Amino acid sequence: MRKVTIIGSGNIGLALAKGLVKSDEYQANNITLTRRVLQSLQEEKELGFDVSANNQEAIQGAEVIVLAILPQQIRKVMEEIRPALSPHQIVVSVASGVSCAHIKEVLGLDTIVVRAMPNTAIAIGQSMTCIATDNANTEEVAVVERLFETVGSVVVINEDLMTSATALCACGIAFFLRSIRAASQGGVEIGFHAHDALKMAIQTAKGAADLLLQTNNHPESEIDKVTSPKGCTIAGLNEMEHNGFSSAFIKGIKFSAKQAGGLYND
Ligand SMILES: NC(=O)C1=CN([C@@H]2O[C@H](COP(=O)(O)OP(=O)(O)OC[C@H]3O[C@@H](n4cnc5c(N)ncnc54)[C@H](O)[C@@H]3O)[C@@H](O)[C@H]2O)C=CC1
Ligand SMILES: O=C(O)[C@@H]1CCC=N1
Repeated sequence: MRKVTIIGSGNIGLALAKGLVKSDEYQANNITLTRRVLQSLQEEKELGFDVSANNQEAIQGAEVIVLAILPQQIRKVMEEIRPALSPHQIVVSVASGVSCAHIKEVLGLDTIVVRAMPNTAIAIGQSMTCIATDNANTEEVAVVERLFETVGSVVVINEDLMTSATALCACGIAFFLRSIRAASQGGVEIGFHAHDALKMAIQTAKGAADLLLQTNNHPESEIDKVTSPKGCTIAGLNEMEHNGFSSAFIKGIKFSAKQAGGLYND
């Protein structure tokens, strides 16, 4: 079984670890998780993960090393692991705004580097993950593609689109979650108890996403089927647009993309 080390067991590192095990393609004992304070990984240790506070030891024997560290902390961690890296190991960074060139500048120009941008639905095998590289060969990219395909969908993109992918997919899941919350709040105002309103909003959002996934139709063609002439749907949609719904969403994604590019302190 392939061995994976995840350096940085915070939100996305742990979500990845859980998703990999849930997929049945990986066993917990083939995944090493690191964190500065080992006690914080007690629960993961009990689940069978190999846990460590020593990043250099943790990467020994790993085929893939995932850097799930904040952009502001990643340079220090890379400097720490550099002496322990083996040439064949694939370094996958999920850090926002940290380029392959930045990583190779610290780890060495020959290091095999692939950037990945998943989202938190990776914990349940439903991530949209974008991957990019400037030096990994086809086989090495395929290893990373397979890893992330066990926990969702993967698109290989040019590295210059990574910050855009961050905004649309990684931050994007929060934008859709907020829209579900807003829908449920509207539901409460029109008469439902909060937990019923939330359940209704969640299933309606899931239905909308599945409809597009399964039919390959454009959202507007599905919207046209809902909007009866002079009906209540077009009235609601237009009221939302008069209040800037699409514009707010687009502006939010553009602003996130701008922020995502500037998180790494050289
Ligand atoms: N949270 C998300 O949905 C996504 C985050 N990312 C990227 O993933 C990275 C991590 O983000 P989060 O998980 O949200 O942050 P986080 O703060 O939850 O996780 C970072 C983890 O790294 C650990 N850490 C710090 N220094 C360490 C060291 N020297 N050795 C071992 N562990 C150390 C911290 O204890 C923490 O648990 C960021 O670069 C972010 O841009 C990418 C995609 C999605
Ligand atoms: O908010 C952030 O900076 C990270 C990167 C993408 C999702 N979470």
